[in-house]
Amino acid sequence: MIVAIDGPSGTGKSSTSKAVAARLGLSYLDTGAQYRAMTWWMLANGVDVQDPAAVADASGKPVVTSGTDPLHPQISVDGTDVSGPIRSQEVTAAVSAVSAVPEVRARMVDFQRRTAAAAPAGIVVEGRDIGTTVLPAATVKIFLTASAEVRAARRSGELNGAVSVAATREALIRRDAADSGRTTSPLAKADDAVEVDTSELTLDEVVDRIVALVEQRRAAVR
Ligand SMILES: Nc1ncnc2c1ncn2[C@@H]1O[C@H](COP(=O)(O)OP(=O)(O)OP(=O)(O)O)[C@@H](O)[C@H]1O
Ligand SMILES: Nc1ccn([C@@H]2O[C@H](COP(=O)(O)O)[C@@H](O)[C@H]2O)c(=O)n1
Repeated sequence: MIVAIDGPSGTGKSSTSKAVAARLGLSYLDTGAQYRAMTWWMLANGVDVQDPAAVADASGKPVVTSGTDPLHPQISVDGTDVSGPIRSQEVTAAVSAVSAVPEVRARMVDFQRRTAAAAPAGIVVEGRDIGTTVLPAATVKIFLTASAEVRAARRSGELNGAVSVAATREALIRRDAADSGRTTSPLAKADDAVEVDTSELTLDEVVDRIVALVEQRRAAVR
């Protein structure tokens, strides 16, 4: 059972994927955290993230490791837990440049496929290109969306309004444009993905909907 959950920034992929995996007894992989971890390492080691050749050259150096327990997601680089630092504004602003580099993607995609293949009961994998490129044979594919206004309000709320809704909205739109516009496996909905607009749904409603889709698919293949 492989569940691919893709979508633009802030649509609820992480919250939803963790909850779906926990409800169904599946493993969980946050591929965005992996690109963030690679970006964190580049910034910490003085690599110019706007120079694709420099990023490509350095991309084999850090060892990025992800946990797959949805109740205790973990991400580390060279053995150091980076789950806090990868959420910084600096990393968020730089991650799209790093994730657009084909050598970075090749390493990550290989790791993501091996992780999915090793999951004992199945896995929920979230990202931007899981249904289209990483795991095109996924059992269930979901593409989450939500209006930019709703996404910005949710993100700004997380930061207790420290960054305005308008600035958050602009940053989300900029990141989505970069992720959709890159040449190698851009953010895109797979033709056979089910689109779920989360703008007017609670998290529980989104999770219920996806769990029901997975259970329907399970029943159909039995
Ligand atoms: N259906 C929902 N209703 C209300 N709030 C939600 C819903 N889904 C997620 N949220 C909230 O929206 C915010 C963004 O959610 P989350 O981090 O899961 O999104 P994401 O798509 O993984 O974001 P990113 O791509 O930036 O990593 C969080 O504060 C989360 O609690
Ligand atoms: N499959 C993926 C997942 C993520 N990215 C890039 O990582 C950035 C951070 O993702 P979050 O989900 O943690 O916000 C994202 O903006 C993409 O640049 C990717 O390319 N492919």
